[in-house]
Amino acid sequence: MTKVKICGLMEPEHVQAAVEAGADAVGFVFAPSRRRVAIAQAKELAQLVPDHVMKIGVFVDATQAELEQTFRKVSLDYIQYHGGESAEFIEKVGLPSIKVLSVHDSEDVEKANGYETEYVLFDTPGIEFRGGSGEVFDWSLLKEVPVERMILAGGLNSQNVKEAIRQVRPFMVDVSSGVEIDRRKDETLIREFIRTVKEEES
Ligand SMILES: O=C(O)c1ccccc1N[C@@H]1O[C@H](COP(=O)(O)O)[C@@H](O)[C@H]1O
Repeated sequence: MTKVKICGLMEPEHVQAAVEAGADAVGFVFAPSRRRVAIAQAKELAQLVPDHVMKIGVFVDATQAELEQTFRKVSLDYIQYHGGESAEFIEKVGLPSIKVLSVHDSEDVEKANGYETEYVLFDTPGIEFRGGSGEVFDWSLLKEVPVERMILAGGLNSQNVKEAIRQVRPFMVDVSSGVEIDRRKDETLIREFIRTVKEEES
């Protein structure tokens, strides 16, 4: 069954809605973004998340010290490397990880082979920030990627996620903008997105 991650959470009621609706993962953004959270804020939000739901921290070119400190203080399960981090750097940090590849063309997809991270997340190249643009990329570029490691992001919403799952068959789908109204998370959209993903499987 395809797993679901709700990313860019900033408010307790949105974390609770995601958990209650059956999210498999929640994401907190520590990178430059309008969705950025402070460590203390994320720590409070993380306390609302049960153990079976993965807590993922999104970073862009953070230092090893920043990563280690945030991972520990917030009790994260995974680091999402959303910048230009090298495979050597990620290996040196040594924390459970997801490498993000921004997909312009098939060469970007092939870069996945150079990373020994637990998961590889394919996203649309960022516009204002490194991610969270709400734009879709060409899913057909992912045809050759083994699904076990693959997370699909970029412009997903309740209208297109079933088609995305049918075409790509990812391990997990990841949404941020698609569950927002006026740039703020919306509980109804969060629940609808999770329900839609789960319906696709039943
Ligand atoms: O959400 C952000 O603001 C953000 C900032 C910097 C790096 C990554 C960010 N978000 C990630 O973007 C993707 C997809 O988002 P969307 O659904 O297209 O809005 C997701 O992986 C977020 O973790």
